[in-house]
Amino acid sequence: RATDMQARQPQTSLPRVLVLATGGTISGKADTRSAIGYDAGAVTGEQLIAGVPGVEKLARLKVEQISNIASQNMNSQVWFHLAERIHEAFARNEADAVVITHGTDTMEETAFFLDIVTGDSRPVVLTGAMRPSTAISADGPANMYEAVKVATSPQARNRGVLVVLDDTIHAARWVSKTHTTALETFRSRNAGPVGMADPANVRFFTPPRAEIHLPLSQNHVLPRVEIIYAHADMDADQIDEAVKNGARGIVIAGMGDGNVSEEALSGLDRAVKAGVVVVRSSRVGDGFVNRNVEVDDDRHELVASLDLNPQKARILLQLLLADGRNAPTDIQKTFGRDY
Ligand SMILES: NC(=O)CC[C@H](N)C(=O)O
Repeated sequence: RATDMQARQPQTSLPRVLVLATGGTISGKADTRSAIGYDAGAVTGEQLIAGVPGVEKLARLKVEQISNIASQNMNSQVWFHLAERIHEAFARNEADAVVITHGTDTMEETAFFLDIVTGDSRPVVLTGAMRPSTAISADGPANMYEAVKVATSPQARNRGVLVVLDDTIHAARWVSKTHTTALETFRSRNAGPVGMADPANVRFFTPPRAEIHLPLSQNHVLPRVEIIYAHADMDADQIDEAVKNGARGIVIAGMGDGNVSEEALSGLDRAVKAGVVVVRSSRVGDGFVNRNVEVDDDRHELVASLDLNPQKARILLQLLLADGRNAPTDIQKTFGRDY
């Protein structure tokens, strides 16, 4: 009789996963514009789950639609909404893990934002797709299945926010979209992935890490931080303009090891004098931006982004400024992960 009961209620011991759907190609439908045209965010989270066979055997899923947008429209309002919902769900013990479906364009930014502000050992996993749900060989269902598989793995705890696509598990800090259309677009630059997943197994290559996080600003406003892309023949106009427009921070997507022209560097000096925090990152993609190599960061009072690409450096700087921290030496330490 006990066996009978268990057979009829097999799922009650399964972990509880809260799915927060935000949109993106994983929720996309083909349109008639062209062979590869589609509208991101046309399918709801509920419909998306219904198209993933077997996922109900991994977890008890509860789906909430946070937004339904292509992630080029992702914004800080949705970030705060996601962060607060995650805090609440864990604080009330509503879920053992969270899976977020998201467009791939800015997935690394949302993952990194949540990584900085979420201080919980329970897994938070982002996933998405490169092909819409109606395409031949859509990758969304497999990615969703593996994301839930990773989220419910006991080994996924204490790893910060993870990104799972194409059988690969990435940490939010390192992951970046590196190809416009390929399925294997996500790479963990410098570090490599933290693990691999397939429908049967989850394997991590790295040990869990200590939790570090910054508070979420109460008023839900992030200060203005501009990214300025450096190039040959660069003057300081965009930098001066950013300061005029009220930027509190500037991230330079510098050439090579985070370099800018002499003229641009003079513009950065003016920005720093005006109280703007300037971070040197790189447009290159791989490698670290080191302090005091070709640019004397100490003299110019600049921050080197180390491994953070411009879009992630921007988010960390915004959260620090929102927390009232604006001394370059202090900010430099946080970029080295010493929050
Ligand atoms: N593959 C994708 O998810 C890209 C679709 C869309 N640009 C987005 O980021 O939401």
